[in-house]
Amino acid sequence: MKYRSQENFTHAQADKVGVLITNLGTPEAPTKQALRPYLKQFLSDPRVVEVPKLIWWFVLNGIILNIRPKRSAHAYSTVWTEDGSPLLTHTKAQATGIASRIKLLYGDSVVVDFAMRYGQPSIENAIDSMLSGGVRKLFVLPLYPQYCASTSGSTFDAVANDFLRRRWLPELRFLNQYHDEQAYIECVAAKIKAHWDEHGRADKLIFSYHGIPKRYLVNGDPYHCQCHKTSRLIATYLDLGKNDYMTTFQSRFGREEWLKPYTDETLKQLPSSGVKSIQVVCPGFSSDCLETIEEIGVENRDYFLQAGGERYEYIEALNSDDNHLDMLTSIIQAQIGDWVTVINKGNQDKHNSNARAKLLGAKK
Ligand SMILES: C=CC1=C(C)c2cc3[nH]c(cc4nc(cc5[nH]c(cc1n2)c(C)c5CCC(=O)O)C(CCC(=O)O)=C4C)c(C)c3C=C
Ligand SMILES: [Fe+2]
Ligand SMILES: [Fe+2]
Repeated sequence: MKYRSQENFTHAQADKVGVLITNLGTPEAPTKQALRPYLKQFLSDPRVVEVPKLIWWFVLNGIILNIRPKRSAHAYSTVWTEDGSPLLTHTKAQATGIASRIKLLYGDSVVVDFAMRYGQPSIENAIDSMLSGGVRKLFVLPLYPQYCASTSGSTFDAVANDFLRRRWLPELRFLNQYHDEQAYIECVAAKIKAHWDEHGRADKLIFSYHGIPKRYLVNGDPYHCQCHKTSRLIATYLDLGKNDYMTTFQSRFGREEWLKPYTDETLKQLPSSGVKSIQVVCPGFSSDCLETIEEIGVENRDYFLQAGGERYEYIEALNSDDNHLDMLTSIIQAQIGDWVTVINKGNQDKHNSNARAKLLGAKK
């Protein structure tokens, strides 16, 4: 049979709404053996590497997969915890926190789950179990605040590919970005403000985002503009002047030009222009992961201090902060509100006013 049918279907099954939270994915273990299949799946995605298929097949299989797994495994081993990869642990905790908020609002009529674009738990398995549980309306929320074809676009591909093989499709909503959503801006600003309250300010605040090849911007990807807009809105919210902050791009891969200015080069150069203390925040990462903990927390710190910098602080990602989960729950409410009946209006009012009060409290 070409199309998969719905298993265990009974007419008595109640229709449900599904909320699928996704992130990039991470290897199963910090080892060369585990990195190889992860990197192979990730770097074979044409949304991530836009190079003619045949050429890329030889480069990937002949060179990259023979060198990179060992190097990446070493980097991952420095951030790995007892619970596994930080990205997986944070995403799991976010899904659990959001699920309990959603349950208070809507009871059992909404199912919340999470999945990864590459590796496990897969998007396909999550959709499978949601549909078997009676989900007929599905909202997919990739935890990428800024749209990029390589991330949000690719997540849509994974959902669409899964649907290609199914007979009974659910109704679908997909959020492709929330880079200028007021509640998101306020959350990141509150995180920075809390850091200032504890540690004081620095000469400059650096907003560092994951880079992409410059070619993708030239070909029309809105990612670069959305990163700059996020920085500008947070800076405005915090009353920062033009010289108080900078937007940079990290995590280059390969030899071609990526979005500039590069985070590492900027940090190596800043001390010579008189900037001796900096704070780095990464608003594009909803969870701390290899790229923030190791690359920003360790590698770039060394560059800055070795170049004559005196004080370097990394401001953590929003992870499972209450503010963050409240904000994501509000985004979900806005998307599924007309799909599902609020079972407890009191809880909804409480959720909205609590979330707002926490953020406003953080501003002053
Ligand atoms: C070929 C290149 C890559 C593009 C384009 C790219 C875009 C991109 N990535 C993220 C978010 C994350 N990337 C992470 C790791 C990571 N990224 C690449 C390559 C590209 N990313 C590689 C090869 C890796 C693996 C690590 C390594 O070997 O260096 C992660 C962390 C995952 C983890 O397990 O902790 C995240 C998150 C965004 C947002 C983005 C485009 C906007
Ligand atoms: Fe990446
Ligand atoms: Fe990196």
